[in-house]
Amino acid sequence: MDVLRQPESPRKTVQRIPPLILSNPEMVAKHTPCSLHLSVLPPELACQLFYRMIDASKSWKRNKWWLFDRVVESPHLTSFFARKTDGISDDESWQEAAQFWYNGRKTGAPDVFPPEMEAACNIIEEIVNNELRKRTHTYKLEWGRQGGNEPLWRANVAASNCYQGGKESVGLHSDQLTYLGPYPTIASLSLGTRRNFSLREVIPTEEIGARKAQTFNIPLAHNSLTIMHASCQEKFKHSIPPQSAVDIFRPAFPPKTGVDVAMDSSNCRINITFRFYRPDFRPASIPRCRCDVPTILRPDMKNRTDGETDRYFWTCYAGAQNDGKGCNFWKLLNMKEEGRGAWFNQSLGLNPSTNSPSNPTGNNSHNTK
Ligand SMILES: O=C(O)CCC(=O)C(=O)O
Ligand SMILES: [Fe+2]
Repeated sequence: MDVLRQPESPRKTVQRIPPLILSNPEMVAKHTPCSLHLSVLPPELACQLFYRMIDASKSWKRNKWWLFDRVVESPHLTSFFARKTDGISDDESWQEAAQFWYNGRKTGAPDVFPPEMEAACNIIEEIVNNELRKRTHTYKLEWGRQGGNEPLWRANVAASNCYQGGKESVGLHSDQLTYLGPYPTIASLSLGTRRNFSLREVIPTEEIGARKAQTFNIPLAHNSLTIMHASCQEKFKHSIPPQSAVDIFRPAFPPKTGVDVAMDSSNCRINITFRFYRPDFRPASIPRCRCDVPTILRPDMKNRTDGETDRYFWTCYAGAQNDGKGCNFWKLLNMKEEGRGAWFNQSLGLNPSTNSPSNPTGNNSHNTK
């Protein structure tokens, strides 16, 4: 009978690890590549921005895209804003140039930051740059301290989400890096009712038998800022899971006149992710696939190595809109050949380490069609 017995698996059984609630900034910093900052905006500004977004969300949409053979719809409302300038120069053509593709579809002209968002953004930029100053390690591929020791993170776009009630959610994902480039820093502001932000590490293939992923849940209070630091998008996926009930949010200030908050917003959460679209990842420089649609940039999360030689892929995303039909295009990101990062040469002279004459904003060599 022994002959019929299955040979024992050489793999050790790895224990599942229960989720851990990270209830304060110290715990968040200890377990994740994020930092949590509480009560970041003056209380009245936080309330007015909440009302402004609730009012604006009447015209927001649910994203729709093709997944395999069916159309899926995001279980929350979403919108996209571009700042007046790109934060690097005063060039106001940024607004006009900020024509991006999302889910394989060109977005309409984005809205400009409303005044409350602009005021919040100035405060948040300072918090983020202070955090960056504390960091001792800079990844080779991230947008670093170009031209000196001062970190230069600017929020030139913002994506906003509105979750009404506990059922609305966003599934586990890592953010596309198409315009952010490798190792981005993303600053995520929470307003309104508290929700859990869930983070789960993607275990590299070679460690799968050795350890299990752990889920970390961070309760996000009104007026808190979560900074997803460099490597968060490479190592972790994040989500806002559905929950059976939410606390009632009672703002401390009434809305200003002119802002119409007709709907009951006491069970709503507004999220604004402030992002820095890098000058070396501008829309015209993004490779197009055989469908003639800009590709998207994703990290090779399962085979990441040392933060120096990690791989990123440009992949076809046309299928998200085109009945699920794409072209299977994929191409390794090559920062040097594409003239990005240390090889980015621009007239602003922000990057001291570049010598190569390249023009990533030109619409040519990356088009691999
Ligand atoms: O609502 C949040 O905190 C997360 C939103 C998010 O992950 C996204 O917009 O990519
Ligand atoms: Fe995200």
